[in-house]
Amino acid sequence: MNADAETTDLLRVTALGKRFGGMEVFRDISFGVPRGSLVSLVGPSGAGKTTLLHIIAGLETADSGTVSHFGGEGKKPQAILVFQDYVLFPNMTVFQNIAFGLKARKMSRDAIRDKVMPMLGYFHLEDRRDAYPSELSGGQKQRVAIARAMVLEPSLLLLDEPFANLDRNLKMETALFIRSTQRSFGITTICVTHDLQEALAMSDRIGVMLGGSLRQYAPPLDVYRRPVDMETARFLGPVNTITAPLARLLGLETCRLRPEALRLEPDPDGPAVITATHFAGHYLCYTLRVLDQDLVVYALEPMGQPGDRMHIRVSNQYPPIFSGSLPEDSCA
Ligand SMILES: Nc1ncnc2c1ncn2[C@@H]1O[C@H](COP(=O)(O)OP(=O)(O)OP(=O)(O)O)[C@@H](O)[C@H]1O
Repeated sequence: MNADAETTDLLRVTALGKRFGGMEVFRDISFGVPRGSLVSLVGPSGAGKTTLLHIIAGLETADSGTVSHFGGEGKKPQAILVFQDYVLFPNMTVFQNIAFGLKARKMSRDAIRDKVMPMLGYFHLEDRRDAYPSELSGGQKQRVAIARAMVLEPSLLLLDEPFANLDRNLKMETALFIRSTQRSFGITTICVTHDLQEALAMSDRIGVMLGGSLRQYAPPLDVYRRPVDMETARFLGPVNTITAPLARLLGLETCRLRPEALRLEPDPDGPAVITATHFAGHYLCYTLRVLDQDLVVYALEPMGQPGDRMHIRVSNQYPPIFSGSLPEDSCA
């Protein structure tokens, strides 16, 4: 960690390790969270994301290492954790839920109103102010939970799986809302999530937790386009391995490419055959067989059906994620 980080980081995690009984969850985790930034921790189930968030929140203790927090003034809390299942008070209205922490601080009724009303507006909850949690949609509950935390102006907001209970079509909308809220309020935020697309869209930095360590910690585009190893690359999305015969066919060096680096052109004499296709919403995903290898290619327009032959072009807009001699990795 350099001297600059000391002044810009709100939180610093150093050499953190955690075991539960005989099982090591993670070891030697170090990273800094710059003030005002949004960091997402991603990784497969069981990687230790929630455990790490709980240690940062002070709900769990680490076995080794330190968590240093350089924020929080006066009565403002240092960190607030918003739980995955929101934990709203069922017998309180939306207004009362958001006001709860302010009331606990013995703020006057008028001062509470002055703080809560703008929150209701910002979080699009004005017309639900007198509703009880059981009357709210998942997205509304989520917004109440975040508003209840933000109204206390914590120096650090911790979000545990904020998209877990939301419908697929609400996830990205919520991610972009969290991003704009976090920016408007300038609150440093750490989010733990399974939802990669949302994490990539909203974060300044992504931390990839794999195999008990923090494998990579970098801006989203860097993690996606310049992953540190194949396991990280594959965790972020499909990877095409361009071996020597295929490289000759495509006019490339041996390398690994993301699907978006390849383009399809229907061609009855083309070397590739579509073996599978699925509709992924805003794009189509094709699997092709060429020279005894499988390739994954995305397309915005329908290109063909299984059995159709294709010509494959390489887009120079997307440089390989690895080039030259292929790193050790048997799976294509
Ligand atoms: N209190 C506990 N006692 C014992 N083991 C625990 C405890 N909490 C978590 N674990 C174990 O620690 C490991 C990491 O759990 P954790 O919930 O942090 O992972 P995660 O990455 O957040 O997973 P998920 O994405 O599924 O929520 C898991 O194997 C889990 O079973």
